[in-house]
Amino acid sequence: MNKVLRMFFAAEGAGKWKVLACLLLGNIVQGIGIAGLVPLIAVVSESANQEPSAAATYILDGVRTLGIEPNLEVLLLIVVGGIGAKSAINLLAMRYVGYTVADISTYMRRRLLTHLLNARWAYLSRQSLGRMAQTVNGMSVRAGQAFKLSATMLSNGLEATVYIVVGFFVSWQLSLVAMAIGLLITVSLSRFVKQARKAGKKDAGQTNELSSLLSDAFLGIKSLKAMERQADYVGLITSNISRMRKTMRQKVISKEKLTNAQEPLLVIFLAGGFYVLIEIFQMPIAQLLVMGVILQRTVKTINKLQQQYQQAAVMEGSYDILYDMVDEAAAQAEDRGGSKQPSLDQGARFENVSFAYADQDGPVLHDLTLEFPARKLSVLTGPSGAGKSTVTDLLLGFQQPASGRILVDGTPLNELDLVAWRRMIGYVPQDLMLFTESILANITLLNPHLTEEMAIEALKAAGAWDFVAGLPEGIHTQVGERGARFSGGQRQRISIARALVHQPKLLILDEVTSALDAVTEESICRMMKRLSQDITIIAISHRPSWMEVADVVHKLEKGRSVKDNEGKERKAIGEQGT
Ligand SMILES: Nc1ncnc2c1ncn2[C@@H]1O[C@H](COP(=O)(O)OP(=O)(O)OP(=O)(O)O)[C@@H](O)[C@H]1O
Repeated sequence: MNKVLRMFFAAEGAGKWKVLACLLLGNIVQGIGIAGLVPLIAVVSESANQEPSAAATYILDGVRTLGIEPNLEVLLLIVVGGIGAKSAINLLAMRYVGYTVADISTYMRRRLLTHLLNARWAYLSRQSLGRMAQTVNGMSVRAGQAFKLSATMLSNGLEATVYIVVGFFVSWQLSLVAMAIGLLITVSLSRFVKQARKAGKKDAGQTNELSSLLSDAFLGIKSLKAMERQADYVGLITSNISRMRKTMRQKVISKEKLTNAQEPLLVIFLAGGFYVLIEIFQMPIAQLLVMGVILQRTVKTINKLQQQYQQAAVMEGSYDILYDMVDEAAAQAEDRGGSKQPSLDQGARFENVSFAYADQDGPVLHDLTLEFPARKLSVLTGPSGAGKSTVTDLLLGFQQPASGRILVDGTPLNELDLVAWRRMIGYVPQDLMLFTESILANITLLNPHLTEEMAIEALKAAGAWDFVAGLPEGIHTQVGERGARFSGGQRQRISIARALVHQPKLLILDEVTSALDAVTEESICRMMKRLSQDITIIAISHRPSWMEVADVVHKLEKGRSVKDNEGKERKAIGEQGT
């Protein structure tokens, strides 16, 4: 069975059963309406001086037992009433479909997002932003649409079955011809469904690829515009766009081929069918008149079904991408560590730690031994690419050492409850990022336990309160697209406030003052020094202001710990006498 059709039964909740019940009821009512055509044949046959069929006589007698005289008006009323009621019930079914579509899209979005956010950092950091956004949003919507399509297909499938059953009841020859015609058209045109499936798969893949390229471009739009190199970038993605155009054409053409080939084939096969019914089965013309209606509706419904099947085949590509990503992200679920509750009273220690990234030739860290004493300010310094951010990633539990151990208060990091450990951490990354929200929301992330007063305290501690208080809307000011309303330094200070608001025990700052002037940097350094009486701070920097306030300086070069230039690798415990 087509994956999209399976979607109907895979949907969570009671919605699908309500839809199915309505569809069944609607089609039974329609069946009664269509069955009304059968005695109609008898009435027509009588006027043509022909014997009514056994089935017609049976139904006519049945109607008479209800005390109703089955004249032309009554029979027409049954036909119109049955078909009309089916439409009303169908509308109700489609209402439930609408609810379920919204539920499925929401559910898929949440499910994928949860799996992605809970995946290992090593996996997540390799994913394309555009691809993830497109899949969480666009593909999840398509999953909902797929449900709608599957419900419509089911409805048409039931309708075709009703026609065939009613037709069979009247004349098995008619049903046979209808089924044969439906089958012949379906088989003759099945290659267009295959073409559409192929194009749909390509289209979904290319859309995701383009989303990924576009999100990169929009992130770097300023530098492209500054150098007037947008045209170069358009050239870079032109081949992708051209390939998409080709795929779109294939999609449209295969759809049109199917739709337009169905009509002539229908006429040809119907003519053949009538020929068989008249010449071989000797069906009287009067009977054929009404039978023709059933025959034509049956085959038309089968045609519609095939068109929808083709649409479903196109959708399969998006469906595959969505489910592959859900499965992949679920398989990459992060190990949440051990059960020991973390503390940070003595400090963290790297003991002969070596580490290599999966796609790198050699190790990035070599036999590294480092101490980060509690309630001290440690600075990690060294040239670009030396491995400083990798050290903090290991401490965050984002990566695991190839050899050696990381100890927190003497307990190996992998035995600690990682969730509890990270809740103790405030982290400000190098490539910081504000959300397109208010300053307050950027700091509290709308966590109900974090109040506005706590956010103001954090802003004060981060040296940002003066400029925030001076804004007309203060802490409620919108930061603009990814913080575009503020300078790099202001963004850095808001990010520091975000890291401080939940009162962390360990604060990790990765080059956080790189965009600040010397005066502001010094004031932040002094503030961090003060904070380090209560919080363990690890700052990555090579700026003198940080060296001034540091209790410990660890210098890294090519993944190894070295003495800094003046040979003053400070040992906090020794120097501070603690
Ligand atoms: N996700 C990754 N996958 C593969 N290699 C990586 C990854 N992240 C970093 N590296 C490599 O690891 C080495 C150390 O990188 P790291 O970011 O830790 O250095 P750094 O000292 O923080 O540099 P910088 O000061 O420039 O930020 C570099 O050679 C880098 O190419």
